[in-house]
Amino acid sequence: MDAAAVSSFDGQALDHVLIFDTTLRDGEQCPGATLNTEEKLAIARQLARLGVDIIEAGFAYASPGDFEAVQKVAEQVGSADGPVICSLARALKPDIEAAAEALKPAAKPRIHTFISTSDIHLQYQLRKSRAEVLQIAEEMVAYAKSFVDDVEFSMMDATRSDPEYLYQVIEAAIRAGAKTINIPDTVGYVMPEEFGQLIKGIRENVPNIKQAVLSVHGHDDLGVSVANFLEAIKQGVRQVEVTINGIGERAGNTALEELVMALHVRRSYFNPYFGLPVDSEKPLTHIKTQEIYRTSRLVSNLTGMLVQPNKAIVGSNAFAHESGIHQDGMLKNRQTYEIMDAQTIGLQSSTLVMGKHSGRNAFRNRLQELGFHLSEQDLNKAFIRFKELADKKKEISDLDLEAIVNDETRPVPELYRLDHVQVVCGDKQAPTATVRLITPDGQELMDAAVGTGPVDAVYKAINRIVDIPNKLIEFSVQSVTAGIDAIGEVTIRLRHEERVFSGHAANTDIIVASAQAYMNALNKLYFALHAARSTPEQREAATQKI
Ligand SMILES: CC(=O)SCCNC(=O)CCNC(=O)[C@H](O)C(C)(C)COP(=O)(O)OP(=O)(O)OC[C@H]1O[C@@H](n2cnc3c(N)ncnc32)[C@H](O)[C@@H]1OP(=O)(O)O
Ligand SMILES: CC(C)C(=O)C(=O)O
Repeated sequence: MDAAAVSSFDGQALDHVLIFDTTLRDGEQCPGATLNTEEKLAIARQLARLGVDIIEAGFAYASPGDFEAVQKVAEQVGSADGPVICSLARALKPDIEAAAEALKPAAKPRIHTFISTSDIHLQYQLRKSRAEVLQIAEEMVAYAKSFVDDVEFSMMDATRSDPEYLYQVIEAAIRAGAKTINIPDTVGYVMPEEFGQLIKGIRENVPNIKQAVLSVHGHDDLGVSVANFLEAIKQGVRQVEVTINGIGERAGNTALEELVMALHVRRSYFNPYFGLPVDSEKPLTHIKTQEIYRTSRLVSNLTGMLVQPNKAIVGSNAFAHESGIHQDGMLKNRQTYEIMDAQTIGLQSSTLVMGKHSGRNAFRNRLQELGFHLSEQDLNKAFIRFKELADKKKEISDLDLEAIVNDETRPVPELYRLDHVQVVCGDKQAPTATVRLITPDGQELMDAAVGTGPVDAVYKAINRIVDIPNKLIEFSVQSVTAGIDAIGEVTIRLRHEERVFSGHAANTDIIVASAQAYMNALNKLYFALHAARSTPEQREAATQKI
């Protein structure tokens, strides 16, 4: 940067916040999240689509794998119109050399070098005096600058460091050429107001601070890192170091999606801190928010770090509503219970989850979406069944709703009765079942079959008697009571052509319950076919068939 540019540059006057993504470096420091080069490349490409300004691709000196990953990201994602590609490096020559080498293919390379400044780190970790660290910082920034123009300098454990000492180190780093000064809350210790005051102090006490972009880096040990960053932004910070889904060392790093969406949703609150009119629509970051959800899924899938359902923005419940009062409000006007549109982060829509807290309006709405238009009377009957089932089952699926409506609006007589079921099985025995069914006119029909397991054998034996093609699409057993003598509740669903029929039964013997549930569903299927036939002869023929 030439002298004129230096004197006019004011890193804190930017009208937007630079997003520095460190998912591939600090995010990967999260236990169990190791990524290989191909995976890192896939994430880096998606980060570029997301619109991050800087990708910290790794710590080149740390291992040959990390070196290769930084190099490949630099080569394949670091084009002139793409993001800045960065490598971390301790304030040591070999680290800086490795970073410089790995970053060579990048159009816009950045070396991010760091050293601790807190007394506890100096005394126990580095075993160096303040004066020594001050000198190392200046020398190593200058050394990094001999390789690349874009050098970032961080003071590890800054928030537990003496501010007066920080001012000196920052000034030295800027003097040596650092373009970005990063203030890490390495151990997630600082509180929002304190962090804001620290930033304010730096701006007021470091003579050449305007020659650099002020940046923050945070960890979520006390769950306040997003709040810390927002406070820092209000005090002039214009780069934030974040990770997707907030993954990272210990309790994780500040989550990109939370920080970006806070700035997006509360733009009018933050605009004045950027010198913008309150009602300005100008985005405060370069992030394409519609790519947020896709990026979150990719990172979760590749790192194996699951996103908790209640996680802000990208958790599976973030746009899901279960309680009746909220669902009713949502149906009347989405904004009654939503501060952002699901589509803003790339989801298709928010969801109304049917469960025990749902009310009639949401129930009716969902049934209508499924194509059922019930009378008030049928709706009320179905709603009572729905609430009973919801007390037992956490979430009611569309198939459950379909089954409830079919049961309540089309009551089914027990056309075929299971009279007897017997199973022989064991570790050296092919599971064999014998069943006897009684038809409505009192006939006894008996058959036997071998299956892959006892339930399969029972179903095959029943199918040999009740010859209606169907496909079992769901089978679930739940124990209703506790202990060895628990009642087992079996719920099944079977499909015949386009229609789904459910069966349900409870018994202390789960094989008997399974057989009864199957008969329950088959009776509904038979009845549906039977009712469709218009003449008594056809009805008779259908009965004969079974
Ligand atoms: C807060 C952060 O997230 S910092 C980044 C943390 N990330 C990582 O550590 C991941 C990658 N790290 C590694 O693979 C290894 O730790 C390596 C390759 C960097 C170093 O490995 P080793 O040489 O075996 O050293 P080791 O990790 O045991 O100890 C760290 C050394 O670096 C020194 N050190 C730590 N930070 C710095 C720094 N910023 N600048 C200079 N030296 C430093 C420590 O004092 C210690 O030195 P010592 O061996 O003289 O006591
Ligand atoms: C290297 C720095 C930025 C860091 O990761 C931290 O202090 O947490």
